[in-house]
Amino acid sequence: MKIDLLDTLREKNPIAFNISNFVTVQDVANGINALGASPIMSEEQNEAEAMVKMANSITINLGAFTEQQLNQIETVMTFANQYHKPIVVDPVAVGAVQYRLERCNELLAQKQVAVIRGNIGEVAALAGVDWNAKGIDAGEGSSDPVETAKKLANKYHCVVVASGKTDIITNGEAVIRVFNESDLFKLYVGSGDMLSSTIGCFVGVEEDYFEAAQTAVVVFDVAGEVVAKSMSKPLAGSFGPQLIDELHLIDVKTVEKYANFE
Ligand SMILES: Nc1ncnc2c1ncn2[C@@H]1O[C@H](COP(=O)(O)OP(=O)(O)OP(=O)(O)O)[C@@H](O)[C@H]1O
Ligand SMILES: Cc1ncsc1CCO
Ligand SMILES: [Mg+2]
Repeated sequence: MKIDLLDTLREKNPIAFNISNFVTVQDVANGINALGASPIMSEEQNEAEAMVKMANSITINLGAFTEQQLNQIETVMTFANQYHKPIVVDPVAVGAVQYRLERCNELLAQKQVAVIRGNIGEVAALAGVDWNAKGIDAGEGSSDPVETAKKLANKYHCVVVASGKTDIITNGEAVIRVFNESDLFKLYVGSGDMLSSTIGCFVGVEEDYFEAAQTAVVVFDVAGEVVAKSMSKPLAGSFGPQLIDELHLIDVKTVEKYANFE
């Protein structure tokens, strides 16, 4: 695993164009800014081409889109493919809302993305695998998460990150599992969105998206684990800001020391 990519990210300070959702946009901007990227958000169709040309990567969060925003998302993805800029998609709640699943599958069928990052309920829905998702949460199911993630990666020829207690990263063949974790992630609603946008930062500096996604997951998970272990009162409300602080502080040595993957 290329943990050194964390230094590369900070040297390059990539412009990370994010189409976020209104719930977590500020955590995403502050989280990746603290990490060492330069976030920019936009919901305006008329500046889509300029945004894509300027950006090193695009992260598209489908957390709360309107019909108008969907048109902008489609335009942005078209330009991103045209200008060869990597796209990360976060398919929020596609396992729970049929409308979202259909729109997301349409986008993924028409455009090439670098990485899809969702919880296992979202990944299963896109892969067409049986699972009971619950709103924005993963929910429950008995299908094999690794086979499910691989199926989705092969369906859309991209890297898939299926997050959960164990995070699974696959390019459809090889699989890496990351075991770093904390229960506090589940209590802080911006965690998943921040993880997707962190992956967005790393694909902006590393052309091997499988490597980039691995580093992003390990850095993010170790940051959360380090914070949770250091808290005298491990509570949800203060976890978020401290996670942003740790994304600022974390270095390659710390990640190497605590990273737990195979
Ligand atoms: N059960 C769990 N125990 C520990 N860590 C978890 C657990 N589930 C998820 N995580 C961690 O939380 C982070 C976000 O992943 P998660 O699967 O919760 O995304 P999500 O469902 O999209 O979250 P969000 O509701 O914030 O959008 C990941 O870094 C993952 O490792
Ligand atoms: C709670 C919530 N609702 C739509 S998006 C979002 C944030 C998690 O993605
Ligand atoms: Mg989510």
